[in-house]
Amino acid sequence: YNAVNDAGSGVGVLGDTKPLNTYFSSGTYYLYDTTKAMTGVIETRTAANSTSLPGNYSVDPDNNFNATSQRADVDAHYYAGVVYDYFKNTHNRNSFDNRGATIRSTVHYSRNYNNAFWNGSQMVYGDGDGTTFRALSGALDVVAHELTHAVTERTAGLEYQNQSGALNESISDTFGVFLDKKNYLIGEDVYTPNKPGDALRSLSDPGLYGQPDHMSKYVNTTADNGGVHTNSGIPNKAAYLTISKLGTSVAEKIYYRALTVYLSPKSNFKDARSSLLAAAADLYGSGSTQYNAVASAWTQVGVN
Ligand SMILES: O=C(NO)[C@]12CC[C@H](CC1)C2
Ligand SMILES: [Ca+2]
Ligand SMILES: [Zn+2]
Repeated sequence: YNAVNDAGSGVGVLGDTKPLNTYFSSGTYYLYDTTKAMTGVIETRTAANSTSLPGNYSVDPDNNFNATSQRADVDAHYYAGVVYDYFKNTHNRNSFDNRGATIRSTVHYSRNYNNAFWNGSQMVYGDGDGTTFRALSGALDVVAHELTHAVTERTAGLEYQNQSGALNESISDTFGVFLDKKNYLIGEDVYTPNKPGDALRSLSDPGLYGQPDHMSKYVNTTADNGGVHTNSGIPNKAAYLTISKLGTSVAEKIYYRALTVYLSPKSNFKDARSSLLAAAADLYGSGSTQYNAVASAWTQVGVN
């Protein structure tokens, strides 16, 4: 007797309890959520500290995923659902492919692994080493960041190098802020667990964490695919200026339309400015308050 079970519960990375959509089969509960799309599901698996993907389903005998070893699994599953709901409810997008693709996440990847990534097919999260990071699925902005890489890959296809790559990174950080509205920081919930108040990146003040916030400070380098995690500070600052002026509900419509209608694989920062202006013009009119706010933001970061 197979049953969809939304009476599951779990304890996340930060020790918080949350409801889980699970699947019951032959006496076992699975992190397998069929309550979302009519087609795909949201499934969470564990690599059990190996590097073999996708790993086995995360399971529990009583539908209460409250073991310490299950915390990363709980948050990967729960936050994937939150991000699915966001793209469906806010942008009418059904999963990253807009056709209800299954969202698959694997946690406990490798050992002391201080990273998370979308590998072209699925989400992968490390546990962190407990000093630089704790389990990376414990942050909604990180999960949103990674799943937005999947959306970008299926839409604009921004090449992951130089300016288009920094834009790719910035789009992921920007949607991270659209989901995790409590601040303009990225990674703060899982970064340096023993050091309160810091973050991986700041959109409001990229310089706080060594990123440029103006075109005049663009870093020419071959490292990190042309500094994609460094130069993203420039479009990130423009995003902060736009969101703080227009609010999330207006800004996210402009960004989503730019991403899905105007941006393309080789788009650079100037193309981002024109794509966002075109989207703002479509939605609110050329010369509108919204349009002018976007123009002002990009002028302030030196992209005209
Ligand atoms: O920026 C990133 N990936 O492109 C990060 C690095 C640490 C968090 C998980 C993945 C954000
Ligand atoms: Ca955040
Ligand atoms: Zn990224």
